[in-house]
Amino acid sequence: MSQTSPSHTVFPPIAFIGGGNMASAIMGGLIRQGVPASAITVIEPFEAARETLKTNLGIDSLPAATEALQSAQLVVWAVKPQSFKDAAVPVAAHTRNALHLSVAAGITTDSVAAWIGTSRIVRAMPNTPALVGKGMTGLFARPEVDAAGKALIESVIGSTGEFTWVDKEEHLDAVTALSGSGPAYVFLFLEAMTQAGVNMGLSAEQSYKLAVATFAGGSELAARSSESAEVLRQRVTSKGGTTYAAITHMQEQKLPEHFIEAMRKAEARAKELAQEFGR
Ligand SMILES: NC(=O)C1=CN([C@@H]2O[C@H](COP(=O)(O)OP(=O)(O)OC[C@H]3O[C@@H](n4cnc5c(N)ncnc54)[C@H](OP(=O)(O)O)[C@@H]3O)[C@@H](O)[C@H]2O)C=CC1
Ligand SMILES: O=C(O)[C@@H]1CCC=N1
Repeated sequence: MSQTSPSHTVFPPIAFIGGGNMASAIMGGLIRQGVPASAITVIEPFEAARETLKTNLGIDSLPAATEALQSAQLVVWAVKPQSFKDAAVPVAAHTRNALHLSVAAGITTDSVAAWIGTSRIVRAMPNTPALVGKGMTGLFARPEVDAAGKALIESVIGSTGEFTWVDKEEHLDAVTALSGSGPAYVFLFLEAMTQAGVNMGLSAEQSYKLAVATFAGGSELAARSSESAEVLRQRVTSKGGTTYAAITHMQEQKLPEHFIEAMRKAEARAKELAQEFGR
């Protein structure tokens, strides 16, 4: 199931713990939906990050947890996995009646529940295209989250793009390896394709433009087509032609196998983060 949110949602007061990259992407989505900056409370100790929030989104943030958090009906946790436990200590006492949404990679909802003293938790794995409303987020809800809570989460996350619910929490580690980290794989391919274009005599600017448009066009074609990626690939690959030469080399070098193995490493790292920084 993949959806976006209805546009008529009324959002309650929302607090963010951590105001970095991912928090900013979600706050940007909320503001695009018409949520006033004054309805968002942010706890962010890093002064430069607070200034960025003010400049980019018009949001005032606080350097440390205060009673202001008590008005929040939804608390979004967007701190690094290694900071989560410490960040929870001053926040927990103010937010036990709120619904909680964690975007931290690897950290299980069992750990979060132990730290914040409530089990009304949804765990999410978004990605940075949320910054431009093209995010993809995996969601998992604990049984204590009711339909209204899930609907609120869908509205918040839907403001950043698409989402899909998973039934098993462990599947969020796979989502992390795929779409959470995935934009970085796309950017790595863009870098390599751009470099290849430059090596063949194109300007860096033109080469990058060609590579970005090719990713966007290929993704759009796949999204709109009823045919599989394999069939779409075969349509580009004329027997004995240029694509055949490139794809044959990639397959001989076991590029797909290496890619699949790399994503396994990402999934394994998510599980390690749970061990290292969970309760
Ligand atoms: N970036 C991505 O593509 C994705 C990230 N995530 C997850 O999102 C979370 C945040 O990542 P990201 O936004 O990239 O990280 P950032 O470092 O950009 O943001 C985290 C922010 O939290 C602040 N912080 C640290 N300690 C506290 C505290 N005690 N209270 C409040 N804020 C605190 C940090 O400040 P300081 O710098 O001073 O420590 C930092 O500004 C991570 O758990 C990550 O796994 C999930 C999906 C994708
Ligand atoms: O690299 C990370 O750990 C985070 C989670 C997914 C994307 N960035």
